Amino acid sequence: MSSSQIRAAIVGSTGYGGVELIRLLQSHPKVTVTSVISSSNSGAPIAEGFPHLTEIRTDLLDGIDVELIRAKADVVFLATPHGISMKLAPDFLDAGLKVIDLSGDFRLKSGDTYKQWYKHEPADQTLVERAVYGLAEVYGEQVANSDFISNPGCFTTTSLLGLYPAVKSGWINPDSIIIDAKSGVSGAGRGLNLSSHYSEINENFKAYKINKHQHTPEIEQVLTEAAGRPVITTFTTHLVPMTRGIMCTMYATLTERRSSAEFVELYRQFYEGRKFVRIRPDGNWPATKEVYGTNYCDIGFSVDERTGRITFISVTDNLVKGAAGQAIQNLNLLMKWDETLGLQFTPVYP
Ligand SMILES: NC(=O)C1=CN([C@@H]2O[C@H](COP(=O)(O)OP(=O)(O)OC[C@H]3O[C@@H](n4cnc5c(N)ncnc54)[C@H](OP(=O)(O)O)[C@@H]3O)[C@@H](O)[C@H]2O)C=CC1
Ligand SMILES: CC(=O)N[C@@H](CCC(=O)OP(=O)(O)O)C(=O)O
Repeated sequence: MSSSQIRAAIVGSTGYGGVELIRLLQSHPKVTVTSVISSSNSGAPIAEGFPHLTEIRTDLLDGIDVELIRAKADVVFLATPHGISMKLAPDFLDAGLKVIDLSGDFRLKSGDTYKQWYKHEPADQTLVERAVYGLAEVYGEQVANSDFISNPGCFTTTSLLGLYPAVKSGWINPDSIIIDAKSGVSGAGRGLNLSSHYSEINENFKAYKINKHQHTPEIEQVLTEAAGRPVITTFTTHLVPMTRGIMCTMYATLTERRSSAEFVELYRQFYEGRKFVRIRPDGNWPATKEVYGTNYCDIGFSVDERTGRITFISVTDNLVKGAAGQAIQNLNLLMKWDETLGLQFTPVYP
C-alpha cells in the first residue's frame, strides 16, 4: 500500500449504510477497507449474510474493539443508529482515528433541540462542537480541516442542496418554504419493522412523522445559517414503494419577480466545479432513477408567474449522496483529495 493510501474500518457494516460503504470503497483508488465490524455477528464471514460481497478482501467481521481497530485502520465510518454513534465516537477519536459518523447524533448543535426531536439524551457538547457538519458542497472547507465529520441526513442533503443557494441569495422568502419529501424504503434501514413489510409498502404511498421528523431541525439549522436569521419550516416525509431514491418537491415565495432560467444560472454559479450537483436546464425536472446508485443530486426549477412561487425538485439516492457516498466524499475532502475519487458512477438505468 502506498503512503498516500489509507485504511478504513466500518462499524455497522451489516446495515444498509455499511454495506453501501463496502460496495463503494471497493473501487476507491486510495482507500482499503481493512475492518468490517459487527456488534452482533463478529467472527462470521461477511459473505455469509451478504453473498454479493464474496469477493471483498476483508471478509471476517470484527467485533467492536478500539485497540484492534486502531491497529488496522486510519479512519472509521460509524454506520450505526442514533444513540450508538455517540457512545462509540469518543473512544475512536481518543485513539487518534478520523471519524465519519452517518447518524444524527452530532448534527444538531443544540443539545436541547436534539433531545426534543430524538427523544433521548444528546451527545457530549464538546464533541458536538468538534464535529463538522458534512454537507459537502456547502461546508467543504470546514470538512477539509477536521478529523470528525457528522454526515447529514438523506432528506436533509436532498432538501438543502435544492434550497441553500436560493435562501443565501435572498431570492426566496425562507418563511414560506414547504418541503414535501418522498423516500424509498431502504431509507428506513435493514432492520425489520411493520411499516416496511412488503405488503404494507407495495402499491401503497403513505406519509409519516408529520411535523415530527428528526430532519426538520437539521434543515432549519442550515437554512438559519444561510438566511442569517431564524428559519422554521414545514417538512413532510412519505414512503414510496421503491428500494432507493429520494425526491424533495419544495415550494417557496419569490422575493422579487424572477424566471426559472435565472434560478438555473444562480445555481450553476453557486455549484460551479462541484461535480455531484447537476442543475437541470429550464423546463427539465429530475427523477430518482436518473441518480440511482450514484452520488449525484439533480435539481430542477419551475417559477410560477401566476402565484409568484417557485417549485424546486431535488433528487438523490438515499444510500449514496444521502449516506455512504457523501461520507466518502467527505473523506476525500478531509484527505484533500479530489472529492470525486471512487465516486464516479453513471446512474443505473433503466
Ligand atoms: N438508510 C439510509 O438511507 C440512511 C441511513 N442513515 C443513518 O446511517 C446509520 C445506519 O443506517 P442504516 O445502515 O440504514 O441502518 P441499519 O439498521 O440497516 O444498520 C445499522 C447497523 O448498526 C449496527 N448496530 C446496531 N446496534 C448496534 C450497537 N449497539 N453497536 C454497534 N452497532 C450496532 C447493526 O449491525 P450489527 O448488529 O452487525 O452490529 C446494524 O446493521 C443510521 O444512523 C441512519 O440513521 C443516514 C442517511 C441515510
Ligand atoms: C424512509 C425512512 O424511514 N427514512 C429515515 C431517514 C434515514 C436517515 O437519513 O436519517 P437519519 O440518519 O437521520 O436517521 C426516516 O425517515 O427516519
